[in-house]
Amino acid sequence: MSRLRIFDQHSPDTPELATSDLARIAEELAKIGVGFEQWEAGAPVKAGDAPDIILDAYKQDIERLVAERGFKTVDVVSISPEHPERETMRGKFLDEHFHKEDEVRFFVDGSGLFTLHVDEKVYEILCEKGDLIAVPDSTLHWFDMGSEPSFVAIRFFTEPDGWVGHFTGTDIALRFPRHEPIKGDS
Ligand SMILES: CSCCC(=O)/C(O)=C/O
Ligand SMILES: [Fe+2]
Ligand code: NI
Repeated sequence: MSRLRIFDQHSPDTPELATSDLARIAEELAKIGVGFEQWEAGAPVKAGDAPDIILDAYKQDIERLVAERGFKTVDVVSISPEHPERETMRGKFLDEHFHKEDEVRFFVDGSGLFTLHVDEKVYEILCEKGDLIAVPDSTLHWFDMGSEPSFVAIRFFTEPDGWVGHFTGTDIALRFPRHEPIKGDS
């Protein structure tokens, strides 16, 4: 189940808000300019399907978003818990960074934990299958795929170089929760 938790930046143990209500998540994130919405596949897709099949299943929403926001490239990334490079791949996103473009990701399958650092607050968003998140250009954040990563995501880029992260050098991400399975979640 998707979830938002909001913390004071100095209190990583005590969220001020925790909700799995999708409308409330979208409402809270909209206050900081972050988009959060749900898409449904036009045809059944599963992890392991070829990128073209996956892109085709979400063609309408992808075309709408590309037309609205001017993305230049759209790709599909997949990782499974058996991936031999999973530790390295996980480590790439674990520290606080930002991008000089919006970070827009759609979760076709699986999950990932985005944590955003905005002013004095920390917004932790557990994205699950069907969630689209759009994080504005220059927003400080980090991302954890977990120790047994499992997701398929569609990524949207406006910059020709694809993924470029600018790291802030802070250790704030070390103090906040990592991506662990939520007890009792199915
Ligand atoms: C879900 S795609 C991988 C995460 C990513 O691209 C990024 O920049 C995380 O901060
Ligand atoms: Fe990022
Ligand atoms: Ni401080």
